[in-house]
Amino acid sequence: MTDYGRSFAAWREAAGAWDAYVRHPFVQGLGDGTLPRQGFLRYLVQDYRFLIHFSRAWALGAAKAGTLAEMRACIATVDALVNHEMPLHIRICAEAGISPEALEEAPEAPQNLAYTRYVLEAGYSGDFLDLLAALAPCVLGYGEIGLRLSREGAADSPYRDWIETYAGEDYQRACREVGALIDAAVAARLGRSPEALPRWAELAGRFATATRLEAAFWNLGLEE
Ligand SMILES: Cc1ncc(CO)c(N)n1
Repeated sequence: MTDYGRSFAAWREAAGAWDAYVRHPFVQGLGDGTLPRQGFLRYLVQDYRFLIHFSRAWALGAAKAGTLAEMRACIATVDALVNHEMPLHIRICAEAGISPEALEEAPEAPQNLAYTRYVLEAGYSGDFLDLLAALAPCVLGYGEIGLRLSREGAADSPYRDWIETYAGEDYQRACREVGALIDAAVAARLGRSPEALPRWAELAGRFATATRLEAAFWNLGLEE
């Protein structure tokens, strides 16, 4: 199993929709290669817009951070998203004839609006932990999916490029760092035994809601 820290392990276990997210039919289709290309591209165009808001949310994390170490971790994630993950989207879309301009102009789908604004709102109205709990399923779920599909997916899936981006060492290291950031941020604010606190249940609730929104996001790539 992937080890992205203790908070993630507990929140993941408590999130009812975790399997619906990481074993969604869209994900299975990426792994076995049966996902129609059009659906994948529809997802990718929306995901480009998603990543813009997601990067804003991590930048908000830098503003909400309590220490220089927390600030650095947030900024490293913004860098990974903006400079490493988004170029993949731009390249795959360009290869499929979708220009950077078309990516910029694509209207945002309701699932995308719901998810990204939920995460940003968690950061605006909550504190650093609220924001991290809402961000965690996105980062770490893709890490888990990437690793599983890399091992179990079809060797000739046309989505190998996508899979290996998330299974790759750069992304996996980022996941371990985010997991460690969350555990350290929780310990600094809630102490060594946070599980019994009402605050812990709130954070687990944020994680579970973001997980449901992730599962709904995949549907963008399946609807006609
Ligand atoms: C919807 C979504 N969640 C997570 C990631 C991983 O960064 C992504 N690219 N898109």
